[in-house]
Amino acid sequence: MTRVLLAGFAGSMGQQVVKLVKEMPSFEITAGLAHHLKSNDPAEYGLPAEAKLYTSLAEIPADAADVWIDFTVPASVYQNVRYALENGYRPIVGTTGLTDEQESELTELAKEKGLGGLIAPNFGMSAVLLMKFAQEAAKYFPDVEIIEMHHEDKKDAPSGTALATAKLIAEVRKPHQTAPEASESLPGARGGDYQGIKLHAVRLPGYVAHEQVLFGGKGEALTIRQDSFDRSSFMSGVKVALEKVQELDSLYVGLENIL
Ligand SMILES: NC(=O)C1=CN([C@@H]2O[C@H](COP(=O)(O)OP(=O)(O)OC[C@H]3O[C@@H](n4cnc5c(N)ncnc54)[C@H](O)[C@@H]3O)[C@@H](O)[C@H]2O)C=CC1
Ligand SMILES: O=C(O)C1=N[C@H](C(=O)O)C[C@H](O)C1
Repeated sequence: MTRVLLAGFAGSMGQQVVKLVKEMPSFEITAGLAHHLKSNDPAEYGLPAEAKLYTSLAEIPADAADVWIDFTVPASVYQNVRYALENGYRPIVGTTGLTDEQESELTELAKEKGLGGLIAPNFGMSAVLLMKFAQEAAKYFPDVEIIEMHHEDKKDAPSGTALATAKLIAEVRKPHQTAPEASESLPGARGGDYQGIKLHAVRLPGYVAHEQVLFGGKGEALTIRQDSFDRSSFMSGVKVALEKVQELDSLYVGLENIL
C-alpha cells in the first residue's frame, strides 16, 4: 500500500484527488495538510476516517506517508515541497508558481536525498499535447502570442501552463519580437512578456482552464487551443504520476517527461 499525504485536500483540486485515490486500491490517503480546518473530521472531506489532518508543516511527524501530493497555493508550494523532500516524501506537485531557480533547487535536493517525483504545470493530456504542438509550430511560425483563460478564483497569472508553453517555444525560437514598435496607451494592453512572447490572462466566472496559442504568418494563421471543461480532466495525469512515482529516479518537470 502506498501512503499519500495530500496538501490542499479541501481545495477544488484536492477534492478531485481524494476521489481519484479512493478508486486506486493500492493507494491510501493517510494524512492531509490544510491552511486551516473547518472540521476536524476527515470524513467531512471524503478522507478515510484514520487519516491524520495537519495545519502546519511542523506538526507532521516523520513517515506520515510515502508520497506528497501538493495542490495548494503559489505562496506555499516551495516551502511544502522542500519540507517533503527533506523528510523523505516523493513529491507530486500540481501547484503553480515555482520559479526556475526554485525548481532547480528542489531538483538538486531530490538528487541529494535520492528521491524521485514530478512537478507538472498541467496534468491534463490536452494541455500536454498543446504544449508539444505549439513547440513544433514555433519552429515555422516565430510570431506567437498566448491567451490563457481561467476561473475567477485563480490566484496567479500567467497560468503555469501558459508560462511553460512560452518557455518551450523560446527554446526553439531565435530571439524574436513581434510588433516591436507597438505602444500601449493603456499600460498592460499588450500583455505580459516572456522573451518576446506576449501572454494574456483572462479571468472570468464560468471558465475552468483554457489556453490558445496563436501563430501568425504571411497571409495565414494557426491557432492551437485546449479546454479543460472540468477538473476531472487533470486526474488521468495525477493517476499516471502516482503509479510511476516510486520508480522515478529524479524530480521531473513536466508530465510529458514521465509518460
Ligand atoms: N498542475 C495542474 O494540472 C493543475 C494545477 N492547479 C494548481 O493547483 C493549485 C490549487 O488549485 P485549486 O485546487 O484550484 O485551488 P483552491 O484554492 O481550490 O485550493 C487550494 C487549497 O490549498 C489550501 N492551502 C492554502 N495554503 C495552504 C498551505 N500552506 N498548506 C496546505 N494547504 C494550503 C487552501 O486552503 C485550499 O483548500 C493552484 O496553484 C493551481 O494553479 C490547478 C489545476 C490543475
Ligand atoms: O488554477 C488552475 O485552475 C489551473 N492551474 C494550472 C496552471 O496555472 O496552468 C493548470 C490549469 O491551467 C488549471
